[in-house]
Amino acid sequence: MRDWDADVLAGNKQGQRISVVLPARNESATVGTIVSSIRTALCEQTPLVDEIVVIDSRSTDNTAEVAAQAGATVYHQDEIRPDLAPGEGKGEALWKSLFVVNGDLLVFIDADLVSFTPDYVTGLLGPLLTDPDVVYVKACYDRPLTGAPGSAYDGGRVTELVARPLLNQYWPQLAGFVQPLAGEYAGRADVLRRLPFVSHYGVELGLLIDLLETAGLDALAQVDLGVREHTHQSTPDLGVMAAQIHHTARSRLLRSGRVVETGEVATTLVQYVRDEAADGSYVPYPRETAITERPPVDSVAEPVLT
Ligand SMILES: O=c1ccn([C@@H]2O[C@H](COP(=O)(O)OP(=O)(O)O)[C@@H](O)[C@H]2O)c(=O)[nH]1
Ligand SMILES: O=C(O)[C@@H](COP(=O)(O)O)O[C@H]1O[C@H](CO)[C@@H](O)[C@H](O)[C@H]1O
Repeated sequence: MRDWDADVLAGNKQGQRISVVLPARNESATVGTIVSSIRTALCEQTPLVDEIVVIDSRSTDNTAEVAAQAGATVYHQDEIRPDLAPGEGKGEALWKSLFVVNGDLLVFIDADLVSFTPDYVTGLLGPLLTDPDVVYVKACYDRPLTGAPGSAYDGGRVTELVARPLLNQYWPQLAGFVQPLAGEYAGRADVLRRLPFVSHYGVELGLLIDLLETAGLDALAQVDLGVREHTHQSTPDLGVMAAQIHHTARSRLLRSGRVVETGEVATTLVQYVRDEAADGSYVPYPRETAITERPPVDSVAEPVLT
């Protein structure tokens, strides 16, 4: 990312507007620092970024207030296109962002990062502002799970245990992406508006596979952002994410005809917890893992004004 100088990139915008989008659900502890860092470095000091948008994804904390105070334009996920039935999860937040952003180039940054620097944004924009054939840029980085030495590759648990094996088995052309599930990526808005968005945590895998099939591998780039640290979910919660990744991969295999539907696939994931009310015995803890898919934004009819 040190190859891309913000002032040089700002001089290379060629009239293109740039939006940074942060999907945020209960990220009040981190979203303000990220937004302020982008605003100061890449809006005020260097006029590279034109808008910073935070999609408040049904937060129950004061994420929206913190983000607005830091200078972001905040939208509540369900208040965007309320005429449409509400959707779920991170994929919904990102899909809804496409209805409100003004950028020709979009940069997506998770709002739970604790190691963010503005270089993440310039690194992701570099290929888009210097190579017209590139339509999508994915971050790669070390992902330490803890601060412990040597843990650089312990993070990205669903990536290492689910997404990378699936991609190598079924989409080996994508095996070169070091972090296929990275939440930091950038793309051309007109391309992203023509893609479906998978709900929940299937969104990144769905976009990567769909971009391979529609834009081709040569239109996809990857930039090394060094290290990425973020707040981590629990292993059981990542079990739900893993199931959503499996469902997403299966949906793409079915769509391409490489797999045929031979029967129902369950979407309930039964996990187990000890329940002190049951003398400490294990009790089942069913989790819903179904995914849905939003159509390309460009195919969605304008709202009917009443
Ligand atoms: O329903 C959701 C779930 C997640 N997120 C955001 O998406 C990003 C990545 O989610 P999370 O941190 O839960 O995933 P992880 O990085 O742990 O895999 C974060 O900014 C979340 O606040 C969101 O906007 N809506
Ligand atoms: O890469 C992964 O395995 C998961 C979990 O990461 P950690 O094991 O908590 O470091 O994190 C990513 O996956 C999500 C699903 O694609 C993305 O939405 C997140 O942005 C990304 O952090």
